[in-house]
Amino acid sequence: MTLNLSKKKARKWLKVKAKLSSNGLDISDEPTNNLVLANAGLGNEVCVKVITELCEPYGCIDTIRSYMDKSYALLSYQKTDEAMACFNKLQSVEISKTSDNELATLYLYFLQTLPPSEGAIKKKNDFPQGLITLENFLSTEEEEELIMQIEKDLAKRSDMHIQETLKHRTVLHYGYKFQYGSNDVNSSNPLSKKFPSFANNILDKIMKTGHIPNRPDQLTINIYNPGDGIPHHIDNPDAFDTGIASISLGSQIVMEMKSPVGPKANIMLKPRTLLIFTGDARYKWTHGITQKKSDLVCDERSDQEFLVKRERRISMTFRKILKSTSNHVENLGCTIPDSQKSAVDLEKRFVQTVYNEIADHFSSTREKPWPKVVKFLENLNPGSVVLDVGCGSGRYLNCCPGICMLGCDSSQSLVDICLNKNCFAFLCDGQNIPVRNSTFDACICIAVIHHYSTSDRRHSAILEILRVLRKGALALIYVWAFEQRFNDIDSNYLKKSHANCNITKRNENSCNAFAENQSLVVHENKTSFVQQDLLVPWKKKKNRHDVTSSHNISADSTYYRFYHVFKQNELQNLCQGISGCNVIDCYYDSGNWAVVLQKL
Ligand SMILES: O=C(O)CCC(=O)C(=O)O
Ligand SMILES: [Fe+2]
Repeated sequence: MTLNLSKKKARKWLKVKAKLSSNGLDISDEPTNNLVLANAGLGNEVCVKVITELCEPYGCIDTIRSYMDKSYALLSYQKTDEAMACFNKLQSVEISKTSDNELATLYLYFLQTLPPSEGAIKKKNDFPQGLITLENFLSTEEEEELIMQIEKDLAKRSDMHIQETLKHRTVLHYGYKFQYGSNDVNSSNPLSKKFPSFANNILDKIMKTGHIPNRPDQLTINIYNPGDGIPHHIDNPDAFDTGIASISLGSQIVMEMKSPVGPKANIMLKPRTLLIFTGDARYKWTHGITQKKSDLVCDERSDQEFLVKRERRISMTFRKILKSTSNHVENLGCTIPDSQKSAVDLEKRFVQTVYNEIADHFSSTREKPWPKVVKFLENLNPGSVVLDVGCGSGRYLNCCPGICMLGCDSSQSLVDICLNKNCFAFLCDGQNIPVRNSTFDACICIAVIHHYSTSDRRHSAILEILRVLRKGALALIYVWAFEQRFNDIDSNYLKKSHANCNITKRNENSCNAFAENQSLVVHENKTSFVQQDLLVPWKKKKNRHDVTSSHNISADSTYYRFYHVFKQNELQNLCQGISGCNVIDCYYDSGNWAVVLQKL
């Protein structure tokens, strides 16, 4: 078998071969009657009709298999000679894709045996119980009017909605902002205005169908350009009521639905269709739209399948938020603690347990030591014995060779990570460090004190650090700052916000809105703080690539960590109120307040 290809293409051919083999295809170096046609699958937007016409001249085709979620197609001739002729003639030819003027380069390989046909396009379409589709729910005039109004809102900035540019679509939120970080809405924070009249009118019409029990108060409009999509998900059952209604405008699109026990359904959403999710379709099946520029559509009369190009599509999803189980953690029985016992319970649930759960992921994001902390350590006398209180995954434990560092933390999983790095570390409660008085030449305590949920406990945590320090020794303490914008500069935490929101960073003075409310709210990541005591979501991604699908299903878990974010001077005042130490420095460092204390 010889390949007549340029050096560059031969290299590419080999690369693709390796990829196909790693995907489990049994590629053969000897000719067989089976071929893999790389880049010629439905997943690469190449029609079965195109490959049939290309391959027919070389012999009698037995089988063609193409898959919506794979970029290759498989083809069997009756004879090996026929496959060889095709292999030689079509190697590296350009074939046309369905999308405008796009070409794909075909690479061919022999295949030992065709894999079992499971997963190839199945005509049979399972249909989820509880899914209601009402075609032609809108007239074309109503559709045009809605598109016009939505495009107007997209072009203008208004306090009625929030606009976000996500990776694979643009969204507008009305009523309440849907928070992608926590997969939730903050029911205590509605947008200032209710729905615009175009949304209310259409909602009136939806309510008349009788399929939605409670009138929705949250609307998310998704704008998809060709190639955009939405990952598989179930709309958060804790945040939204049953009876979610979604109207399709503009282009047709295929929505995929998957049951947890296997069956899948491809729902062809024609423009002007109203889709209502109830029952299993609402609570058991996931729905999503694959990022593609075309969809495979079956013509029911001829039973023929063909690819249809996508155009710009807009959907309006109306949901009723569940106030009783919203992310106001009051509803999880969680308020700002009023006793030592409730504080300990809260920290156990929203600090220790969470760090145990997220330890590995946390550790992978906390490798780089902060320069000013390193500088503090480097300025200590060589040979100093230093305790890192709340050492986490130990990023400071071996960053400074001239000193001897020990770490302690209240999370066993984090301590284990330190031990695996051959660092000294032990498990303990920061309120009760099992070390004699006056032991250490210095202490650091970085991003720890803000996890104590009462000012008494923050105070006693500092006393405990001072207790284990020898006279004259220094402690460096960092806490998260309420002020994430300081001296007109946004902290990195705010800068990391990708969302292009109209109301991006909330006014820091708005924290008073919560002053009398003792319940804890979930903070929206990458935004300014609105309250000093809050729960900050930590999203642990479990991204697994689903082999039967062309996109990642992200089974994310959200964990909540308690924080008390410190206002300017608060840490300093707390320390100055402690006799037996001097505050010798205090400063702001990238979204944190820091103090240097000296034990007297
Ligand atoms: O675009 C659609 O039809 C679906 C949107 C959706 O699933 C959602 O916003 O949760
Ligand atoms: Fe959804």
